[in-house]
Amino acid sequence: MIVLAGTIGAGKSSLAKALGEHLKTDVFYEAVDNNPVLDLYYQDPQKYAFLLQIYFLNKRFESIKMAYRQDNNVLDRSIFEDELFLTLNYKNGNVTKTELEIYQDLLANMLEELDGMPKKRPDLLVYIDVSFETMLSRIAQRGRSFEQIENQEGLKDYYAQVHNEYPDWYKNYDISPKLRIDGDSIDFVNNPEHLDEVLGQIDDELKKLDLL
Ligand SMILES: Nc1ncnc2c1ncn2[C@@H]1O[C@H](COP(=O)(O)OP(=O)(O)O)[C@@H](O)[C@H]1O
Ligand SMILES: Nc1nc2c(ncn2[C@H]2C[C@H](O)[C@@H](COP(=O)(O)O)O2)c(=O)[nH]1
Repeated sequence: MIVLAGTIGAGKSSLAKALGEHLKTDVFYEAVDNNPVLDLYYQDPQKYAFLLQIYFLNKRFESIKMAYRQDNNVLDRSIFEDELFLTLNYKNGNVTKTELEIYQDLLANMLEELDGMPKKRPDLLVYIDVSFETMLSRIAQRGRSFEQIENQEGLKDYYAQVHNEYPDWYKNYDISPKLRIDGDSIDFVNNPEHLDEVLGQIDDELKKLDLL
């Protein structure tokens, strides 16, 4: 099981799709397209931050349960990143201390459940590292209206906060082996040679782990 990690717009879904095709495995995507809370969150983070966290946590757990039962698959964003968003929303006053504690309890409880599953943790976490400028240009390029910085005051600052949290998050991540991909200089979306290079890096890592 491979999980993709990285800031918003880093390229997780794109690489997850390519990896799924390359390894001929299922891909479990993040619950974005039919998410009934995501656009509401961007309109009013204070009102919807907690509900959005619960929504994502529930959906991610659903995917993980299916994914952990199979031998091979790719997951678009790890459950281990959820707390990054939660604590940021707490710092920004969008989540109360009580909500933070209830969520952390629930998350710990859910993570404990994973310990009882055939596969307890990912085999490899692939972190796509991008600069803040790249993050902004990819969000703009993808074009989801509620994510556009022109549409909402303060959104660029929030993106900067999310972006700033990632280096330490990745440094401290120790649940599974991990691999960093340079998402700035490698265009695995439009350049087939770059895609081969990234897939080669991941294959090499899987071979080192005796998984390929
Ligand atoms: N390495 C890359 N080079 C060029 N464009 C990319 C790259 N990664 C992603 N993109 C583009 O950036 C946008 C966001 O990518 P996406 O895969 O949705 O990111 P994420 O799932 O991390 O939010 C999409 O329009 C995608 O085509
Ligand atoms: N507040 C939170 N927002 C989240 C969380 N997980 C994802 N998201 C948002 C960020 C993007 O707008 C969108 C999809 O994420 P991508 O990184 O795939 O673009 O959902 C979360 O836990 N909290």
